[in-house]
Amino acid sequence: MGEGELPGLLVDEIGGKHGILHGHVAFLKKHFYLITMKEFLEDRKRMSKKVQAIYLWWHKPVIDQELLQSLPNLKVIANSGVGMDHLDLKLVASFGVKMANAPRAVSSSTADTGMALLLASARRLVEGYHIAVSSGMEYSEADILGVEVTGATLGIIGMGSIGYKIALRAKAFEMNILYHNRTRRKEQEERAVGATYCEKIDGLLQRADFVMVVVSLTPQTHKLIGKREMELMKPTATLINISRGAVVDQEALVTALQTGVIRAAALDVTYPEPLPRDHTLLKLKNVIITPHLGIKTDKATYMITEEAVENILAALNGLPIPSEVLPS
Ligand SMILES: O=CC(=O)O
Repeated sequence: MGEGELPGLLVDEIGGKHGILHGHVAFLKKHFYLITMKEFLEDRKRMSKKVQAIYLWWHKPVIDQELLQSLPNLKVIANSGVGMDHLDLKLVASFGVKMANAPRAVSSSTADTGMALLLASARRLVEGYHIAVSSGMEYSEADILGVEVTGATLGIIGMGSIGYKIALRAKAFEMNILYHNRTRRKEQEERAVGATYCEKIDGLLQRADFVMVVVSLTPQTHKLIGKREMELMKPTATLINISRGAVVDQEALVTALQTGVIRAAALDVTYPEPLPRDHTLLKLKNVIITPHLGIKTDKATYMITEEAVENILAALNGLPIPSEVLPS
């Protein structure tokens, strides 16, 4: 089936830095007539009527008023991840367009990224790699002493599906687990991972050896971890951020890392992404930075596309959308 019979799905591009993956194209084409942004712009008049859905891959294409106005048949926008902070939900909803994200597909891979950062920072893997490749294994032992993970306390801020999977992993590493969440988990869920609820973030910050930030970015969580919060943390503690850069006050973080307020940070997210080459965070020895690896495994990215297709088809058929996101 081709252009005439299948609903039009607008994507930014195929391949390239931010385009949908080549390996997903055949699957998408089973259900949709794929239209790239380039094709759309080249033949805007004809294409704008065809587009019934948009698949956002890494926040692209940018959804603004002008684009929404030009798509009279648009019914749904599916996002290739869980965070929706790049989308003006109210604006999209005002056009009668539904929205969906992909929470099921991303939780395991993102939890793995969090644990990988925790372990890498605790055991100084990146510094160790540089020692191994640069000085022929000559180093003083003091240069590579890490901190023990077993028996340490992990404080998880945000206990949704990703936070919970981090707790499962941390339990296997024999960590003590504290968590803070807007709503408390059920008692049997807490017991299953051995997690203790902290009603206030402050108590968690004061007690944790590792603090992992897993909340969505909203006006309420913007710079949730600032100077005050870092000063509450132990000087031996490590901050790990796998949510969004802006949940942590980056300027305060630089100072905290430079002055020994906290031991280290491991960041999969920053603002902006990527950081400018001369940014201080890139020069500090006690920081690990990865380029928003979060969900990026072959399996998770494919599952995201499957989840997106499921959501889009439900919306186009007037059925309940499994991972619908409503404007708050
Ligand atoms: O950043 C990743 C996501 O939003 O799922």
